[in-house]
Amino acid sequence: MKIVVAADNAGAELKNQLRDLLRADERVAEVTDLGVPDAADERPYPELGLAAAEVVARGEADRGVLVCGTGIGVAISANKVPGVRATVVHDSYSAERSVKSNDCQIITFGARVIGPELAKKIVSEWLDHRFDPESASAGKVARITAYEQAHSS
Ligand SMILES: O=C[C@H](O)[C@H](O)COP(=O)(O)O
Repeated sequence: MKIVVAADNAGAELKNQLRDLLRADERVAEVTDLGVPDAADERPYPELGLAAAEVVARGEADRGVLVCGTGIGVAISANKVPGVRATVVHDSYSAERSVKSNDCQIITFGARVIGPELAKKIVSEWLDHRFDPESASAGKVARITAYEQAHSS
């Protein structure tokens, strides 16, 4: 599995911890870090969220982990990229259902909301979750995709 990570200055420190966790995990083949490297880099969250989602949309990464202050800004940004589904997850059940119910490729965290140890546990569990295209959830996700395709220019 290939994973892209990114964060704004509020999320850089947590993103770096999650990146290192992912790089040490044998289930992960490759981790691409789009930055920001540290809190001194003031590129705004939409720049990072959009860039990471585009990497997923192009198929260069299977999944993404994004961090900002709340997780909200990077999630909203990522969801603007056609074909990408992203959501904030601060608990393990939501992280599981983001994959199994919603086929989200991207999860996001708020570094001002969640502690690093819980975020790391959620990410580690999330690596094992898979969407079942034969499940009852698949048709619901397809409705979102159909809307997106019908309204894209
Ligand atoms: O959703 C936005 C993020 O939390 C970001 O890190 C902080 O944004 P703000 O500076 O506009 O509050």
